[in-house]
Amino acid sequence: MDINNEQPSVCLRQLHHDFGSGDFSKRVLYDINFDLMPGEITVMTGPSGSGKTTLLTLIGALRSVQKGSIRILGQELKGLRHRQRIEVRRNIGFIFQLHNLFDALSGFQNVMMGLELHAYKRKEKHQRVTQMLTELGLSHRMHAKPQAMSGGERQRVAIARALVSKPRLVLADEPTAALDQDRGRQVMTLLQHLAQEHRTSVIMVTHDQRIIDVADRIVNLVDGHLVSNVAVQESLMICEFLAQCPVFTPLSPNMLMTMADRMTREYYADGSIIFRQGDVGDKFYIVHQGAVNIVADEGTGTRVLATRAEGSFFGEGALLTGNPRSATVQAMGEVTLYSLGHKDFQATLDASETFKGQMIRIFFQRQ
Ligand SMILES: Nc1ncnc2c1ncn2[C@@H]1O[C@H](COP(=O)(O)OP(=O)(O)OP(=O)(O)O)[C@@H](O)[C@H]1O
Repeated sequence: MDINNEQPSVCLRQLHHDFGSGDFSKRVLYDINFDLMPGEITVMTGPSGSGKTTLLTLIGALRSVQKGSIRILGQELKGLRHRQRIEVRRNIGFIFQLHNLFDALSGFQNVMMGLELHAYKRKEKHQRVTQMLTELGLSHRMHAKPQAMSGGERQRVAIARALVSKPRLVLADEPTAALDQDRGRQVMTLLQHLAQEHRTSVIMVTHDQRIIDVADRIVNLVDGHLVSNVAVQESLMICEFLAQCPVFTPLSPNMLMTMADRMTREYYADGSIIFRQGDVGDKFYIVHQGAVNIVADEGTGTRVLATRAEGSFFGEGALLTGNPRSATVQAMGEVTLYSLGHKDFQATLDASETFKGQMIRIFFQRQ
């Protein structure tokens, strides 16, 4: 499998959600956009009432999409009928706080329910259920009924039931809430294993710091707005890269990390235009790999003003002056850039007078 060509498992675009109607209508999600790749573990954080559960239930096809788009495993959810949404849910493992275990069934039988709609042979189903319960430390409780189990045991049975079919997407709401340190770690190991071996994507709401530590991506919701979306490994890599660029030496490690968290990686094919002369300036760029040409149209023809290679930056002029772009920037060969939005660039300037002074000095030297 070519992992680089994988499509996102979850793709949210301009998603809004309201509860109630007419005068009683209340918007709880505003313009949510994000992609989740196969094998990625995403943690969703945010204050109580910020919309985390609503978003999780929308992604899980448990509610209908009102405005915007949600694609799950290649399937658009907007406009699906109730029955079609049930189909989508078959590929999703749900770990929600209400365990909904069947009291009349044993732990083993409850987990077996997770394979009910799957076409495995009886023997294989048996093996999978046994293995899953064993991995979660429940081999001795397989035949107990939920009522005879502790809260943590019931939670682990619910987790086993959600994961036994090795779903391609897992949605979890505080999955380790009732578990002690070791059991919480066991659940996380299992999820990491699924993510690595089966490319399962996981989205979980949690405040548990131990889980946040293993996240590949952390998204933060506040009052229904997605206020940050950080790919943890990526942002560490960006931070290391920034630390090697001389222009950023005035920034403290904390400032560098904040800046890295807010940067996005962008790829450009040979010859593609990154921005054009006359455009409104919206981003600042650092060249990560490759090089770009800065080309000005001087009326009588175009002229290459400069080339910016790895570690160098461009796009600061329009942001510093508020004027339109003074030149066009074009990729020479394949290029990877890190970009920072106008507001975040401004925040970085405001955070360090030395950095700001240096940026302004370089900008004038380049004129
Ligand atoms: N069925 C509903 N009808 C009307 N309003 C709702 C409904 N469900 C949730 N809300 C409101 O939507 C907002 C978001 O709720 P949601 O449960 O998604 O937040 P949350 O971030 O998951 O909170 P918590 O961390 O407390 O579980 C809240 O203001 C809540 O009161």
